[in-house]
Amino acid sequence: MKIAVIGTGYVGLVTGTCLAETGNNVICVDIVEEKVNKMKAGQLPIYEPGLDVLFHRNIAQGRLSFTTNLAEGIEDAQIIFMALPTPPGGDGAADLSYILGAAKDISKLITEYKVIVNKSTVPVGTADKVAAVFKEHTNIEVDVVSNPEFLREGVAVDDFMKPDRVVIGTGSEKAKKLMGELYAPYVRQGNPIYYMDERSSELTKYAANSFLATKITFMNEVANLCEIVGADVDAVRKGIGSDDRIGKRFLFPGIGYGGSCFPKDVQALEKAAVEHKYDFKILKAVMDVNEKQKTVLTDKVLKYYKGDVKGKKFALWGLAFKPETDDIREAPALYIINDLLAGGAEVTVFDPEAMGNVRALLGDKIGYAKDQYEALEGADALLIATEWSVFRNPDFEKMEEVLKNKVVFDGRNLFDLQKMIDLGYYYNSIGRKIVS
Ligand SMILES: NC(=O)c1ccc[n+]([C@@H]2O[C@H](COP(=O)([O-])OP(=O)(O)OC[C@H]3O[C@@H](n4cnc5c(N)ncnc54)[C@H](O)[C@@H]3O)[C@@H](O)[C@H]2O)c1
Ligand SMILES: O=c1ccn([C@@H]2O[C@H](COP(=O)(O)OP(=O)(O)O[C@H]3O[C@H](CO)[C@@H](O)[C@H](O)[C@H]3O)[C@@H](O)[C@H]2O)c(=O)[nH]1
Repeated sequence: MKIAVIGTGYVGLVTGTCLAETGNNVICVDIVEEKVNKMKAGQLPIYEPGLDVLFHRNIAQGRLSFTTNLAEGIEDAQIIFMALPTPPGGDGAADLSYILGAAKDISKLITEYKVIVNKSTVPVGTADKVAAVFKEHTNIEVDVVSNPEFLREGVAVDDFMKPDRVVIGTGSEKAKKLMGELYAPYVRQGNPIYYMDERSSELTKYAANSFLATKITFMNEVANLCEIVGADVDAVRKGIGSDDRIGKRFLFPGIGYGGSCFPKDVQALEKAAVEHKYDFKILKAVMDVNEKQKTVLTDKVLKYYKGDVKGKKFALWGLAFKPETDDIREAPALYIINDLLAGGAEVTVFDPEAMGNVRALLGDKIGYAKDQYEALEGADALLIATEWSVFRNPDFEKMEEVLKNKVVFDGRNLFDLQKMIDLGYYYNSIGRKIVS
């Protein structure tokens, strides 16, 4: 099939590349000229494991190309995907200006039937709004489909190629048939395609993200209680996760959920509920708890140093909001850096992929180390904000040589408590005993 993808961010570029991989001809359109030139030159603008091989192969075989010219991008496309930002507006509700703006631009260019697919995360009723934009600007028939994306950064290619499920919201038989054919290669193992109406499809995405954010938040509260009552959250997590009804995944406590999706989507769903005069109490509690959870690690640091970190030197491992990505949107590490700098401390950071993005944001306010051990040089303590695999089993002898004090504040529970006792560390993690 001939496909256009509008927007080449984490979702658009993965979608475009993975659709090309099954034999479709895909043109990706973006308004950022620098980004498009980079991709035309064969360079990936983001770090996403496994994407490079598919990206280069499909470009080389002529199935994947890039343009800033919308007219050129959509001219031959049977299906046009929109993978555009839906950031929080001033009031926290999703800002639909990118989607509705692109819909207007597309509506003025089309000359034949198209399926317009919204892949962005949007409030209920957006498909109707997009359809209304087309109706206003063209007489050409279109079908507007809601097809939310559930990929996770860091494993986005796998998630797209073998999705747990595909959700397609449409009332059109024609669109349903085309979408079903397009997705057939991705569900060969038997994972379902759920066809539903547009509104249910749009709400499915918000409900999924909000449920997952609630699950994490629940565990963060359990972890906080564990610290008070002297229980171990890792034991509790295993104890409840082995019950199939609860499940093992997304039960890891930490320093609050971050990233470009959960914070904005929980907020947007709560705002959407308010607009419909529904008080979605649990989401308000989730947001409230998550705000507080972002400061648990710095609270521990401040308590240890009796409220005064002025002149202290901290090493911080991990900047990305989660491992295997360079994405720092709503990354808990940024809040930690902010709090430590505000207290007059010095911070030196290391992250395997996200250093460039942080440098662009914070410049020389902090130090950047070439590896995780350099970050420790002369540091009063180590803080851990992201669970990159390379941090899980470090060279403790090397650490000892460079760290000024054997003090670790771990926001991701990477190390075994007994090991830290044996090595003589003060070790403060989340929902577990403090050992020293
Ligand atoms: N990042 C994720 O893991 C993820 C997963 C599922 C769903 N989503 C949702 O998908 C949507 C996109 O998210 P993202 O993370 O890919 O965003 P992103 O910010 O990484 O990418 C958006 C891209 O759209 C481009 N763009 C903006 N206006 C444009 C226009 N008029 N024409 C062409 N290109 C334009 C931007 O330059 C950028 O490259 C959001 O609604 C998000 O909530 C994201
Ligand atoms: O047990 C856990 C799991 C995750 N997190 C945190 O939750 C956030 C989000 O993690 P994750 O869901 O893995 O990353 P995203 O790439 O943001 O993916 C989410 O958001 C996407 C955008 O909507 C959806 O497509 C995905 O299905 C959904 O998992 C991160 O800060 C994680 O550190 C925890 O604290 N504990």
